[in-house]
Amino acid sequence: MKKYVIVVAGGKGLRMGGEIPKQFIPVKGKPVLMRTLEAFHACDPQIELIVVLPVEQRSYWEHLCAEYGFTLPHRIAAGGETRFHSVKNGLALVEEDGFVGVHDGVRPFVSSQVIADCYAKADTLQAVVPVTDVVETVRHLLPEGGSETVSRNEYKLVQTPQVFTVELLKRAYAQEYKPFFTDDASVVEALGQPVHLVPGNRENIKLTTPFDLKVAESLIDD
Ligand SMILES: Nc1ccn([C@@H]2O[C@H](COP(=O)(O)OP(=O)(O)OP(=O)(O)O)[C@@H](O)[C@H]2O)c(=O)n1
Ligand SMILES: C[C@](O)(CO)[C@H](O)COP(=O)(O)O
Repeated sequence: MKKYVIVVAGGKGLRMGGEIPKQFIPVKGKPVLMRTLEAFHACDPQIELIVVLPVEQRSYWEHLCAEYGFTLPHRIAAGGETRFHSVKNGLALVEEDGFVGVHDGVRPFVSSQVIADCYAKADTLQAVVPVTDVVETVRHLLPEGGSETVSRNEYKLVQTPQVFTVELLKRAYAQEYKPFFTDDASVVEALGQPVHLVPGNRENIKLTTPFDLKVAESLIDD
């Protein structure tokens, strides 16, 4: 069966700050987005790569590919106003039935095992999401003020790639945008479809703030 991944890199990286969006920042000498695409290709060269980029940075990306000699084949879709709209634009390039993963361009440390596991399980489960345990105590902020400890065993931290059958994800993204659609699972769930959790890998962090870039540098062996 055909496999696609939509790698969303259409954001502005406001929490990271800096002159260029975080997906283009070099980590140990190579832009984050290239590392992310290589992780999928290394796991399975048959996965078709679709990259969503801000319209205004498309030529910059082409310049980076030439500069770094990056030759992995990929198609490009235009970034949208929110992550939801970016995924939707990427999904428009998915023509065949099969499986489609959606992955944050700023999660370069996803393991091959997690990628393979998510696609393999989507065959029977249709909607698969990698998660990790919460390792700190969690407090819930009460509407009337104050806060309370909640049972961390009842929560998981959600990663990507989130993998679905093409048919299901296209049906989900035909819905109108809602602000609580913070990932693809929440969009699929709004159809009333169950989502299945599989173990993620703890290194698969989303590079969000300058601190994460320091962690990223330390995760790459010289
Ligand atoms: N309109 C958007 C917003 C986000 N993303 C992508 O979704 C992923 C996760 O989003 P996030 O970490 O929030 O990235 P940004 O939106 O770029 O960051 P910020 O919220 O700090 O501006 C990133 O790879 C980002 O490029 C996207 O493709 N299109
Ligand atoms: C999709 C995601 O990475 C799952 O943890 C996350 O929801 C993206 O959140 P953001 O609001 O785009 O940072």
